[in-house]
Parts: sequence; structure tokens; C-alpha cells
Amino acid sequence: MRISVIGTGYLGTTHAAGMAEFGHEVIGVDVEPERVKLLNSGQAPMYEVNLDPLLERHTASGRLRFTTDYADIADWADVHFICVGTPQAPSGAADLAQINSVRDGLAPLLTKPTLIVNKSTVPVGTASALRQQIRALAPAGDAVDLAFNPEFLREGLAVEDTLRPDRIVLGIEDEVSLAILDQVYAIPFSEDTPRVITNFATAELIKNAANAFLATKISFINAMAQLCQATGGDVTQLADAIGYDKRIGRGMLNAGLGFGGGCIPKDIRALAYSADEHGVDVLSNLIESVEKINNGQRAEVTQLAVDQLGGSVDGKRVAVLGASFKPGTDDTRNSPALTVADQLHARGAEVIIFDPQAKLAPRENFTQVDTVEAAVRDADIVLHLTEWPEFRNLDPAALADLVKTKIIIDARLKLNPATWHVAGWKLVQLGRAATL
Ligand SMILES: NC(=O)c1ccc[n+]([C@@H]2O[C@H](COP(=O)([O-])OP(=O)(O)OC[C@H]3O[C@@H](n4cnc5c(N)ncnc54)[C@H](O)[C@@H]3O)[C@@H](O)[C@H]2O)c1
Ligand SMILES: O=c1ccn([C@@H]2O[C@H](COP(=O)(O)OP(=O)(O)O[C@H]3O[C@H](CO)[C@@H](O)[C@H](O)[C@H]3O)[C@@H](O)[C@H]2O)c(=O)[nH]1
Repeated sequence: MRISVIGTGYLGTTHAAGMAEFGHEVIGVDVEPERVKLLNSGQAPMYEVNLDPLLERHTASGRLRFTTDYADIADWADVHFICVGTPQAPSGAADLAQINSVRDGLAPLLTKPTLIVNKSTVPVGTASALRQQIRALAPAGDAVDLAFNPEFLREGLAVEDTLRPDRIVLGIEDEVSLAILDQVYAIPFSEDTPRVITNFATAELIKNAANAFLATKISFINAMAQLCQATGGDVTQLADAIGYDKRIGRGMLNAGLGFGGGCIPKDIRALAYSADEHGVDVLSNLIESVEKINNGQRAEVTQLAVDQLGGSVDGKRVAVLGASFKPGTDDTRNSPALTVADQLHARGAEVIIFDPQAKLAPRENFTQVDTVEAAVRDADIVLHLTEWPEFRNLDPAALADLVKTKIIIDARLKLNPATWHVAGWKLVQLGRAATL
């Protein structure tokens, strides 16, 4: 099939490459010419494991290309996927400006029957309104249909999740759309992949609910971590033990600095906004508690650093390991690590950051360096804030010679306390007994 993918950020680039891998002919569209140029050379505009090889292969074969011009895709594609951003507006609601600009740019060019499939995360009610607006603008009118096909990929695992998703959710309101989507997803993985075929509202709420549930799991375990801290319990063992129960599962039960990123924080805020709009206070209250716990974890780590340095970080040198919001990506949107860095800077610390992939725009709040060694040199304290696998293999004895004071806060509970203690470090973990 001929498929267009509109918006080539974290979602769109991976989706476009995945669709090409499945054998479709694909054109990606973005408003940023530099991004389009890079993509046409077979390179991803972001760090994502296994994405570059797919892009290289399919741009070289000509099956995948990129453009800034809607005229290249309008009547060319059988299906248009919308993958633009839906960031948080100042009110907390989802900002649909990018979706509206796709609507206004694409719809007037549609003269043939076609299907537009929205993949961007949106509040309930969006698909229904969008379909009406597009039909009003398109010369093809009611021959243009819309579907909502939410995306559940995780950054750092985006290619794997695209090629082998846990499930496919299709929000459709007519049988023709379903027949077309069956062809789009008539691919090797899909026979065993559960499909949920439902109406627009349910599909939109499924996406909102999935992220809210994941966030709730993380905040629940972080609340338990606080009780563990107060009572001598070990939150990692607790998570392992409750996770063995298949009804609970171990996923999203890693306690520590909490959730961040370009999705979960803004998506749960938007869900709370929708819940309020529809008078469902119980849901918005629940989400507020989840957010409060999550923000509290960042403040808690900042305070822990202050306490470890005797009540003030003013003039102290703080080494921060990790800047991305999670390992496996260079994405720093709403990164918990950077919040802690900002909070410590605001309290007078000199902050030096190392991250294996994230390139930070120069800021006066901190200095970014290229090695762990450069980050920890002369540090008064070291903070492990994003659990890149390479940090687990650091040599505590070698680092001990570089720092001013051998204190490390492991805010992601991934370092082995024994190896650090042997090398003379004080290693502090939230929610784990100090003796471990
Ligand atoms: N990032 C993820 O892991 C992920 C996973 C699932 C769902 N989502 C959802 O997918 C959507 C996109 O997220 P993202 O992280 O890829 O965002 P992003 O900001 O990385 O990418 C958006 C892209 O759209 C482009 N764009 C904006 N307006 C455009 C227009 N009118 N025409 C063409 N291109 C345009 C931007 O230049 C940018 O490259 C969001 O709704 C997000 O919630 C993201
Ligand atoms: O046990 C855990 C797991 C994750 N996190 C943190 O939670 C955040 C989100 O992690 P994750 O869900 O792995 O990454 P995302 O790429 O943001 O993916 C989420 O957001 C996407 C966008 O909506 C969805 O598609 C995915 O299904 C959903 O998992 C990160 O800051 C993690 O550090 C924890 O604190 N503890």
C-alpha cells in the first residue's frame, strides 16, 4: 500500500520505518526541512536503538522517502497516518494545534476517497470532531474517512514495539476503514497480535487509560518506597515479591526518581483535564495524587543530596550521571534528572552532567561533559539519576580517586551497594535499608 506518515518525531520516524519494513511504500512529511534532509540521508533525527539500520535500508531502496510538501502525499497515499505532537497547553489540556495544522494543510488537497488514521495521543472526543472538520474542508467530502489507531511504543524500545506490538487498537466508525486497516496491518506479526476493534471514544480512552495506569503503578511503588524508608523495608524486594503475582506483574514497579518524558506526564494531565470537563472528579483526584507523589520523588532526591552535604549545597560540586528521561533514548523532555539538576543549581550547587546520548542545549544551570570521569572529578557528591546500563559497570575504586567526597545517591536503585561500599563509598538509595 501507499502510506504517508505526517510528523517525523519519535513516533512518526519509527512508524514510517516500520511501515516500510512491513513492505509498504512510505512517504514521511515534516514541516522542518533540516529533519527531512537528514531522514532522506537515512539517518534518524534522534537516538533510538535499531532505527538507523531500518532507515538506511529503506531510504536506499527507495521504499521510504521524506518531504515537506503535502502535495507529494495528498492523492498519492491510500492511508495518511497523523503522528504530530500533542503537547501540554498551559491549561493542562492537550494542545491540538499541530493536528489542526495537518487538517488545514492536507484536507483541502484531498480529491479522492482516502483514509486518515490518527496515531497522535488525543483527548476523548477528538476523532469525532476531527472527522467532521476534515470532511468539511476536503473536496472529496464524505469519501474521506478517519480512524484512531493509538500507539503504545516505548522510547528506547520503539523499533521492537513497532515491529512486534502487544496489541493493535483500532477506533473505527465504518467497515471500509476496517478493511483498509486490515491491509495496512496484514503483516507477519499481526496474526497472533490481539486486536481491539472499537469506537472512537473507547480507542481514545484506551490510550489515555494505559498511560494513567502505568503512571499509577510507578507512583504506588514510590509511595511504598517512602514507607519502606521509614520502617527499614526494602522496596526492591517488595516489588519483586508482589510482581511475582501474575495479576500485578513486575513491570513499571521500579521505584526511584519517578516518571518523566514527552508522554506520560502530559498525557495524564490531559486525562485529568478531560475527567474534570466531564465531571468525573474521582479520576482527576486520583491523577493529581499520582502527579503529587511523582513530583515529590524529584524533590526528595534533591533534599537527600542537600542533607548528605550537611544541609547546604551552596558552592558544592555535584556530578549528575544521566540526563535523558530514561535509558535508551536521548529524549530529555520532562526529564526527572534535569529537574533535580535544576533544583540543586537553584540552591547554589555547581552541576556537572554526563549522559551517554543526550546532547543538552548550553544552559547556565550546568555544564555537560563527555565522560563519567570528567563529571565526577572533584565532586562533593555523585547522583545516579538515569539508569543507563553502562553506569552499572562503573569501577567504584577508580572513581574514588577522582572525587572530593565518596558519596553517591543511587536514585534509580540499580547500583550494587556492596561493590561501592567495598571501595569506600557511602551509597544511598531511596527506599532501601541502609545496611544493604
Ligand atoms: N514519543 C513516543 O514514544 C510516543 C509514543 C506513543 C504516542 N506518542 C504520541 O505521538 C505524538 C507524537 O509524539 P512525538 O514524541 O513523536 O512528538 P515530536 O514532537 O517528537 O514529533 C512531532 C513532529 O511533528 C512535526 N510537525 C508538527 N506540525 C506538523 C505539521 N503540520 N505537518 C507535518 N509535521 C508536523 C514536528 O516538526 C515534529 O517533527 C504525540 O501525540 C505523542 O503523545 C508518542
Ligand atoms: O518501573 C518503572 C518504569 C518506568 N519508570 C519511568 O517512567 C517513565 C516512562 O517510562 P516508559 O513507560 O518506559 O517510557 P515511555 O517511552 O515514556 O513510554 C510510555 O509512554 C508512551 C507514550 O504515550 C507509551 O506509548 C508507552 O506505552 C508508555 O510506556 C520514565 O521516566 C522511566 O524512568 C519508572 O520510574 N519506573
